[in-house]
Amino acid sequence: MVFHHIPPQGHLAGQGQTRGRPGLLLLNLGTPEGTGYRAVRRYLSEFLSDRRVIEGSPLFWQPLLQGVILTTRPSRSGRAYARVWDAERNESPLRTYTRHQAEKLAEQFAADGVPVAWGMRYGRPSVAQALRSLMEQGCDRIVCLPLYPQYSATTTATANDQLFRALMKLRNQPAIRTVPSFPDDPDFITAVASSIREEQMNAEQPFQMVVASFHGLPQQYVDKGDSYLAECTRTVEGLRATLGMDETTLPMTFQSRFGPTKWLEPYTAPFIAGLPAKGITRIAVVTPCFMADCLETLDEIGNEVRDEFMQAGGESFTLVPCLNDSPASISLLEKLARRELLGWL
Ligand SMILES: C=CC1=C(C)c2cc3[nH]c(cc4nc(cc5[nH]c(cc1n2)c(C)c5CCC(=O)O)C(CCC(=O)O)=C4C)c(C)c3C=C
Ligand SMILES: [Fe+2]
Ligand SMILES: [Fe+2]
Repeated sequence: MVFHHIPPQGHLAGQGQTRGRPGLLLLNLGTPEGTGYRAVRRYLSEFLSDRRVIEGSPLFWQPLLQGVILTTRPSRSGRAYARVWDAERNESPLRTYTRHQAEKLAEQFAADGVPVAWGMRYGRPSVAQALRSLMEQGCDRIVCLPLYPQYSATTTATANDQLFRALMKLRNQPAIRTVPSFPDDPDFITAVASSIREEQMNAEQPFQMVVASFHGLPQQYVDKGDSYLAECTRTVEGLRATLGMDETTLPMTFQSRFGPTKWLEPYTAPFIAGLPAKGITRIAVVTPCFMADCLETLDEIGNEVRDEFMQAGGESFTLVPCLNDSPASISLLEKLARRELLGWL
């Protein structure tokens, strides 16, 4: 008779203690699979059915969403996605950058034997798929890193929720550590400040103003206690201190308003379109709430807001790229992950 003894994967035998194998899980928002009506509708339907994102009663919201909103919005959003789509890879920039971040982090962690996976809160690869791939590699300790510098229940919390939702289906759960948001982490602030300085060095004339545009949020969510606004403020104050700027030279604005309710103000688009009338015609825009360039930076700011500014009399408009998969970005993410891996490596 032959006994097959299969040691549990990732456990170091013969060391007097059992140590699990850690894995790193990057989570991002998600993006449609294509720019056509159906793909964008599927994505928006999942996104806008998330009760962390739309807090109102589904009895009222779902008929509105499934009716008028998902009839009209997917075509408009699809056209916007088409303007930034990577035809060769057939994917959106958000997916490309998130994958590259995971691949480069995997290189950094190869010597530690820590695999890296990436998952999307909405769409694919799903959080459950990403978790499964880590567990198949023997990971029973997971560090989960939501790729949002500033916390919001609509982003960070729902990403973590989705991981725990996947865990609900498992008999044997891995141990989990979630990485906290990092709005004024010195390496984050330095990296964003350096990216602004670099754009300034490449520009022909000095920027009269650098607008820090953050994704908006309904004012009501902040009133109910979402710490997003406080965290955005910490980011912008860190940038001002590092760059020697103030509220007039580095103002904070909010973009991507959705629906008729009051969102955080001032709104980016009218704020920037109003600048030439005040004599401010050479600006840069930085978007420090996004770790990767996406529809909201490349199209909303890089196309729509830029066009409005130039039509209003602007002379030069520079969109500062997000940290993406730059060396500073990867070393920041590595540091954040290693801090939570302490004791697990
Ligand atoms: C409707 C409510 C929304 C809230 C609240 C919200 C918060 C929020 N979103 C991001 C980051 C991203 N959002 C992106 C796209 C996007 N956001 C909303 C709506 C809300 N976001 C919609 C409907 C869309 C889809 C595009 C559209 O139809 O306009 C993206 C880009 C995704 C991509 O594929 O490129 C990101 C990133 C943050 C940080 C945030 C919290 C304040
Ligand atoms: Fe959004
Ligand atoms: Fe938008």
